[in-house]
Amino acid sequence: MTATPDPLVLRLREVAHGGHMVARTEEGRVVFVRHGLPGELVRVHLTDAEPGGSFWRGDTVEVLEAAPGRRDAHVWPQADAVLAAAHGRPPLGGAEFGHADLETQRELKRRVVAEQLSHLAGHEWDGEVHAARDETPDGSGWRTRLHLDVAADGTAGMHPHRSDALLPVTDMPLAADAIRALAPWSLRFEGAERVDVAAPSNGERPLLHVSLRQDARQHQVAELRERLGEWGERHGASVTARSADHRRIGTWAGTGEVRETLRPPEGLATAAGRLTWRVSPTGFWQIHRSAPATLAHAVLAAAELRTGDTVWDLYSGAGLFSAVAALAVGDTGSVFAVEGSPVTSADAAHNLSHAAHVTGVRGDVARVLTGRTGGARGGGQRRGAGARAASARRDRTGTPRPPRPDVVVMDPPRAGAAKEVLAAVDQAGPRSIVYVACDPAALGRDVGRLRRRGWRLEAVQAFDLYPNTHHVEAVALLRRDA
Ligand SMILES: C[S@@+](CC[C@H](N)C(=O)[O-])C[C@H]1O[C@@H](n2cnc3c(N)ncnc32)[C@H](O)[C@@H]1O
Repeated sequence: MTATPDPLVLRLREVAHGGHMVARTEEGRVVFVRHGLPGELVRVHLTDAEPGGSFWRGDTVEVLEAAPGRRDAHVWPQADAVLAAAHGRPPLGGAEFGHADLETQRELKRRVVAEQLSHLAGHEWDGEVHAARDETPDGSGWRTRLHLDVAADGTAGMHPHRSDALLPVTDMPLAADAIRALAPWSLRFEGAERVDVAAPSNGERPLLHVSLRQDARQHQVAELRERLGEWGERHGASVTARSADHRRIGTWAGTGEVRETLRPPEGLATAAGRLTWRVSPTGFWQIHRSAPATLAHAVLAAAELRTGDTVWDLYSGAGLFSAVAALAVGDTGSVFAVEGSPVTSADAAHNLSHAAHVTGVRGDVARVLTGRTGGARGGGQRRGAGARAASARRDRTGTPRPPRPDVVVMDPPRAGAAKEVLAAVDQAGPRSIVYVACDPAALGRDVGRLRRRGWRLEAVQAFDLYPNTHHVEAVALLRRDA
């Protein structure tokens, strides 16, 4: 048997879900190749090549024939696979489309969304992937959230794709300017295992959150606290820390949260002229600086809410869509929001406490909708202290029961919604479902399941909220078949 040549020379064919281009070896074996473009002839370093494996994986290390969409220079040199190979190191993960111009990236994403909807939901989609508002020409500067891991010596770094190796970072062009200005990767974090940085898109005070290692020594923590506390004051940044026993979060500088704001979508008004959300250091918030506005507008347009409507906001996060829906339905309507993360649901409780017609429940969506909320992992009311919330139907644990919805908004994590969630939504009989998806495969699968239950896919809008990566966001509107 002849050994597999590495690098292999391969002609790249179609884009596949997950950021790969599909190629075949002369023997017909499928190879999923990153950092290439359809049509290109490239040399591929195999990163995963089990002799008996049904497919292999690899990275482009040299381009022999470039496709027209290839950029002259990668948006993030440390994530450039060709440059990395020339220096004998792996590329950092997180910008696997950064070698292509934005138009080409969006075309690849369009094909993936269309393919997943056709294959998994039997729906032929002919839409396009829209750029986020105010996108930069090279799709940089959008990440308002960034996470770094910390090596034992205190150096912060990032990982290559599918690797545990931690490599130092010298810059991160996808990060918002406020994060780049802080350059958290240049700090040392002895005693910590992870760092999360958040910079609100309104330019308000950013926050750096360190998660201390379980074995952090007292003197390390004291030194880190003093140094980062002083650094935070100097840079106008808040600094928080999760204790080594994971039980407490301390504030070392500034405040213990960030504040995100949004002008209410057209036609809706607030006394303050803007909507405000508190987001805790480990709480969920959309990452692209324009994502909250882009998605809130798209959800609202698809939902066509009427005064007095009842809305479910499933997987509500800190209450982005709940707050907008609460304005749209007015106080003769109601919003029933469900969020599973204790931290994020506490943020939602805080953010929605002013709205008496919002009922919030902390718990697993499937459990809350099916009424299986008993036991330690069960739900609990976390917000909506007003009259309507107080009078909501409750189960034997005191958790509010979902009211009959007119519209269901659901924004599940990457894995999509559980089958029983889709069944419960279907059985609740809303007039429409607005499904927000960050994974086209999960969207295709769940839309397929809903179609088999008699729902019709009316529209899908896709947004490029993760430029220079393969990720894409979509908002789908489903209505009951007549
Ligand atoms: C994609 S985020 C959407 C959040 C929100 N719609 C927004 O745009 O800010 C998904 C949220 O679902 C929550 N979540 C994940 N799995 C859940 C589950 N099984 N039950 C309840 N919430 C869940 C996560 O904590 C996260 O806040």
